[in-house]
This record gives sequence, C-alpha cells and structure tokens, in this order.
Amino acid sequence: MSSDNSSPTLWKGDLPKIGIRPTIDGRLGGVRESLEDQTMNLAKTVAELIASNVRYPNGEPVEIVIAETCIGGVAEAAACDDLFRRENVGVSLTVTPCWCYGSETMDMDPLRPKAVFGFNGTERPGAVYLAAVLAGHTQKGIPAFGIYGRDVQSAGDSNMPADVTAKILDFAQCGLAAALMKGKSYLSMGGTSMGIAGSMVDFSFWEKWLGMRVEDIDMSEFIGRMNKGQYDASEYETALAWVKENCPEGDDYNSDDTKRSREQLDAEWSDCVKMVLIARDLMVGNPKLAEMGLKEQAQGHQAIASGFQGQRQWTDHFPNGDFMEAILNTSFDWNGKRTPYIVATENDGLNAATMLFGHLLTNTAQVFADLRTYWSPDAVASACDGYQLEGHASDGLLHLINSGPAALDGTGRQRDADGKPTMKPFWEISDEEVKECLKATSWHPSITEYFPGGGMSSRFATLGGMPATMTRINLVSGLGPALQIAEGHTVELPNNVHDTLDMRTNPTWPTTWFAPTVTGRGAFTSTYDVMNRWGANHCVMTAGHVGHLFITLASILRIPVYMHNVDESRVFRPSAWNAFGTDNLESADFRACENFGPLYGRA
Ligand SMILES: C[C@H](O)[C@@H](O)[C@@H](O)C(=O)CO
Ligand SMILES: [Mn+2]
Repeated sequence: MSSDNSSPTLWKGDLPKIGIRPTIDGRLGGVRESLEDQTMNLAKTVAELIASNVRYPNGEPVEIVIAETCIGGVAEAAACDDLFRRENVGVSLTVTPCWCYGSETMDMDPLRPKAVFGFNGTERPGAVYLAAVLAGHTQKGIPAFGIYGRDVQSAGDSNMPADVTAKILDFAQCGLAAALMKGKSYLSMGGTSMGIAGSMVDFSFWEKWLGMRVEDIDMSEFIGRMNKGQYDASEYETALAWVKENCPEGDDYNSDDTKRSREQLDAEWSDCVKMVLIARDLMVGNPKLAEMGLKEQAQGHQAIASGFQGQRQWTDHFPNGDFMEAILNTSFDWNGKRTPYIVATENDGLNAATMLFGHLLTNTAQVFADLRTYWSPDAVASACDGYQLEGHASDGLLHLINSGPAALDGTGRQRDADGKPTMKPFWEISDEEVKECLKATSWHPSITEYFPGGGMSSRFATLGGMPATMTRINLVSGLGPALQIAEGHTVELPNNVHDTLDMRTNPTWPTTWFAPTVTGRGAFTSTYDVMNRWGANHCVMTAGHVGHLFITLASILRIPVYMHNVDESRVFRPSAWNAFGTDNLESADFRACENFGPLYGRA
C-alpha cells in the first residue's frame, strides 16, 4: 500500500501544533531560580504525554512546541506568543507547579483553545495560580479549561495522575480538532436536496462557529469532467479493476418493469468510479490534473468536508452518489488504507459538520444515516413472530439506514483490543479487516423509482456490541447551532428478524440497529423519547463512547449541547461555564455559549 496516497494533501505540510507554556513565579533572587527546572520539566512531561497519544488525521504524532523560557511576566508571555505564531500553534496549554502573576503570564489570544494545568502541590501553590488565572480568563471573556489533580502530590513528584492525564489528553484532542478545521472549507456540491433544511448550507454557521469557509459548486461540474475525461485515466483503470474484484454485486431488488439492463449497469459502475475521483479532486485537488494541463482544477477547494446534493436534479438523470460517498467516507480504497474523506449525502452540511467533529475527535471513519424508524419491542414482536428484543435492545431499537455515505468501516468488521467490533484510525486497521469490511458489503442496483439515473448502493448490517455515539448539529432560528448526543450500542438481530425488518424498508441500503443508553430521565427516559426528540432526519454514528469529546469541542466553539446521556463526571468545559450555573449544566451551557458567542465572531 502506498503511503503517498494515505491522506489527502490537506493533511500534509504545516499542520497546527500544540503549544506548551510553562509559567513561573517571576521573583528572581531565589524563588524563580528554585522553580526553573521543575517547571520546565513539567512542560516536557506534558509534551511527551500529548505527543505519544494524540495524532493528526494522517497518523503522524501531533507536533508540540514548548516556550523557549519559562514565562514569569509579560515580556516572556509576548516572546512565547511570537514563537507560537511563527510555529503555527493552534492550541495552548499553560502548565505550572507554582504561583505566577495571573494576567501577566496568561495567553491572551482569543482564538486558540486554551487550558491551564496547575500542579496540585502545597509547598508551592500551582492550584492557586490556576484559580487566579482562570478568574482572569473568565473576567476577560477568553474562556480556558482548568486542570488540576484530585489528590495533592509532593513537590518533586513527576507522576501524572490518571485524572490529570485524561483531562490533558481530552483537551488536546478537542483543541486540535478545532484548530484543524480552522481555515479549511466545506465544499457544497449542488444545492438543497428535496427541501432538506440541513442542505440549505448556512455560510454564517461554517464561518462564525467553525472558522471555515464554504465553497459552492454546481453538479454540472461532474458531468463536464466526465465528458472531457478530466480525471486521472490510469487511476480510473486501477480503481475499476479493484472495484470489480472487491465490490461484489448483489441482488437487483427492482421489479421486472424497473430493472435496468446489464449494459446499463456496467455503464453506471464506470460512472460511479469516475464520480469518486472527481469528487475527491474537487475537494482536495490532484497534482495529476496539473500534468494534464488542468492547473486550476488541480488545486481543489481545500475541503475537509463536503456534501453532494444528488437528489433529485442529478439522480433523475445520472447515477446516484451512493458509491462515491461510501468509498470516500471509508478508510481505504484502491490506493490502500488512508484518511477518510468526509462526504455527506443530500448535501446535508449539518451532518457533514457533525461527521467532521466525529472524525477529528477520533481519527476514524463515520457513519451517516437517516434515523428511519423506532422499533418498539411490541412492534418487533408483532412483525417477527413474537421475537422479544433483549439485552441493549430491550427498550427498542433505532433503525439507522440511508443511501450513500455510511463508511464501510461501519460494517463493524474491525476489532478493538478486546475483540469487540469498532471503527479504527486507518493506521490501526489490518489488511484482513479491510477484506472483511469489503466482504460484508454487497452493492445493488439502486431502486429505479427513486433513482431513475441509476447507481450502485451499498448494503451491510453492522455487527452488534459496538459502543457508539450518535450525534447531530441542528440550526435553530435565533439560537444558532445546537448539538445532540446519544451514546449507546449497535445491536445484531437474528438473521430472520433482521431480514423481515430490513425488507420493509429499502434493502439496498446499509443498516445499523442502534440502542441508545437510556437513563430514565428527560430525553433519555426511553428509546422512543430519543427518536421523538431527534432534531432532524439525519444522524452520525461514531465508534466508541465519545460523547464527552463532542461536549468539550462544542464548548470550545460555543455550540450548546442539548439532550445528551454523558455522565456529569465526564463533562469537561471551560471554567467560565461554572459561572452560568452548576445545578443544571445543560441549561448553563446555553447561557455560556450565548454570552461568549461563536468563537469566530457574532453571526
Ligand atoms: C430515496 C429517498 O429520497 C431518501 O433519500 C430519503 O428518504 C432521505 O434519505 C431523506 O433524508
Ligand atoms: Mn437521507
């Protein structure tokens, strides 16, 4: 497998780094000198911890920059700021074991996500500085996360307690996600699909909350490039051969009247493959196009996420985007294992943004789905000869299914360290697991009545027992974006039960049976309540119980979170959020986000 193809060009070159700021008591003549080594060593320990755990989407360890000196006052704070700007530092973590002068040492850049780690000792009061500087951050409207250990450590103890380690790594991952999206694009391919609100792309959301830009193109660009052969013809041959070998075609579920000819289906396969190349080139560019004299097209649109309208102006006449979306979202293709591209179907930019969050927080592929049906235990029993849902599914199931953009990783054929189904970063996926994901997926002629232009749609059933998190960003008039999160598990049904339920929908599409974790309270009173309160027709499924990471990232961007089932002990937000109420955190979050406003300026 060629490593050169392993990640989009956007994830090469100068990626944002994480900066460490060791702050120190500035009093020379004894105090500062006695703390220099300990403070700089603490910075090095934290840097090592982050570098060995946090990776860029291309699999490389995140780069860390430590300030050249400890920061005892404003001159050294300014020198550190200069260094951070030169080095493209996008996330800042201040560390100290001692008292320092609060506002004189603090990081004043309002856009860099920031945290302060105050070592919990008592010989020197790191936690007192932490409290002082966090008060400054709150008072000045530059929110920062506060980190200090539960248990007091002795002055020379260089061990990092587990609670501190977890908070530092969660903050680093979430801060990096925000820094990585800043300045990149969402590529809107087409317009609004079938009146779906999520695909009425809202520029202000992308610009003000995510720091991104929207690039807009018409789908006629696809047909133009196909007709003129504006794609890498040799890659196209390789891709088509790989598809013939690895993407088995399954039953045609169309009626005899609506079945398309073999010749027609073969032509659709060719177009489907060309669409993958073209969409990818549109997103991130391709130096091969420059060699063909297409220098402008070679540049791409700097897109780390995109959406394809498809229905209906495209799909009425041309093959649908299912194959294109599925393969681009997957962690591998004919070029081998690689970073997934994030592509939403129906140009649902809000789901694309949610997928982008999931991807940048975990480095894994994402499943995009319609939230199609709530199946109550009684409804399943009556549809399936009395079959009783059990285990995680005992309160009922949500049927996640949609054309297109569920990554093949969503088959659940990758395994975590305990052997449970999961979706992994591409560099952890084995060749065997790639084969298993492909084997578990069949491709079917799309339903002609829905897609007169044809196309090939993927079908699989996700293996059960995968801890997973379902999410969605919605736009609310007068409020802005708001995020919802439901952690739960995938469920595997006996074959006959699955078939009965699946055949009642659209059997040419991939299915995940998802059981949210119910808590008996609020929106999580029951599985029915989760479905009933979901804000849109679409959702994203990310592997793992990672709702806490979504919450932390959302707070960095000032996106409030409603209806989540993440335990309070895992909720980590900037210290300033406490000032908006500590009894009802969900409601306090709304006030804090409203007060500070979107990270990149008022809408
Ligand atoms: C084929 C249909 O138009 C589906 O694409 C439609 O139900 C949706 O996916 C709506 O989100
Ligand atoms: Mn849909």
